[in-house]
Amino acid sequence: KRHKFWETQPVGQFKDVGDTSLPEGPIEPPTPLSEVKQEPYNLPSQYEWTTCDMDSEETCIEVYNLLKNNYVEDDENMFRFNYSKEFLSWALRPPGYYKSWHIGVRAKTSKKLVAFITGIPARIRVRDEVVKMAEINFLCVHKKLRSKRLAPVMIKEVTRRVHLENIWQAAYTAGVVLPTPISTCQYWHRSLNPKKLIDVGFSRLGPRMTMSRTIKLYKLPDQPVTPGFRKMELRDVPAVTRLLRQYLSQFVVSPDFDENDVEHWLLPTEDVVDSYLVESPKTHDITDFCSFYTLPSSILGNQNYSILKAAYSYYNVSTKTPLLQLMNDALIVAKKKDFDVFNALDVMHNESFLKELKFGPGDGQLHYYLYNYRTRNALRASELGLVLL
Ligand SMILES: COc1cccc(CC(=N)NC(=O)c2cccnc2OC2CCNCC2)c1
Repeated sequence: KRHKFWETQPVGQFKDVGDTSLPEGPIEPPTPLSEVKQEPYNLPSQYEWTTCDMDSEETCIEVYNLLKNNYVEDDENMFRFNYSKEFLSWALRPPGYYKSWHIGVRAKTSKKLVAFITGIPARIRVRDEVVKMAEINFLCVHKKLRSKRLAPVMIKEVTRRVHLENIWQAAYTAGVVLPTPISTCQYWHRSLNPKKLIDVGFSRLGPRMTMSRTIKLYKLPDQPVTPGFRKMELRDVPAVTRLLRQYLSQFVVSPDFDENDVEHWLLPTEDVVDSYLVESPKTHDITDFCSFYTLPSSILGNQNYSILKAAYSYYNVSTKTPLLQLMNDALIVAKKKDFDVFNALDVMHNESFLKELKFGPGDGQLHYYLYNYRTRNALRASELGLVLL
């Protein structure tokens, strides 16, 4: 398939797949900052660049509404991600973030926000190399402006602004195949509210299954079963950081989190991210950790419901409690918090619990990409220790 834009970019090209003579690492060297384009790329004349100040409630609302009405839908166009304002503010303002990487496009006359793309700084380890990268996310062009080739110029502009901060690599995911995935994951769903999921068309009643039998199949205990299972608190940040760094070191690609990162990304934030840990009642050591983020979806065209409450598996660490039991406790607390479904990718060790905890395979895949960084070969999903929002 012709990728007119991506064939011009420093990314693994399909023609190079399998060429083991190409070394793992950056594809192009950094450019001297004086040679980085100083002015923004040209937009079609009726549009202008804008930097979205996510500290401003008004701008957060504009970004929220653009994504709510124009961001990613499932393959059957029945659901659309509905990231909350609080989630977006959290997702875009981690330690060391750059306002200039929160990029919008406005119509010059109406000043309406019609497109968006973001980057946040992250230290990502690839095997033994820790690389400063930008995590690119929330690329969204208004439905009425599709096929105007706006996406390539937005990608070039965020790349330019990342280069200005002397960062030369990026990480991103997409539901579509572009040159060239470093890994491809399968997503899985665990029903928590099967009646609603069937009513809205997210799930279908199994063959030879009644509704009451289905409700019973997915029933969960009222409380977690693991002794010492509790919400994470600020005082746990040092221990959770140690536990997580040790656990993530086994994967080929993973974030290189420090305590500031852990405090931002994993301390519970209502309606944004939930995290729990197991504190051994005997030794008071922190032995296990699980977390999930809140990403509702709008339900497009259902009489009874308008929002699907979905939890997305984030980072989980098991050293004493079996991962199966830890994740079942995560399902129990997610159900208690009234989530309808718990989603997970088959990354890290997730494959070991998906089927047993009654996850069903989703109807799509999520591809992971690195910009200006070649990996020796494609990775198995289980070699990925990176979860993007
Ligand atoms: C249920 O509502 C949906 C609304 C829009 C799209 C999809 C399907 C889909 N594309 N799902 C995922 O990409 C996905 C499935 C499981 C776990 N994480 C995921 O994506 C995350 C990570 C990438 N950025 C979006 C959220 C579902």
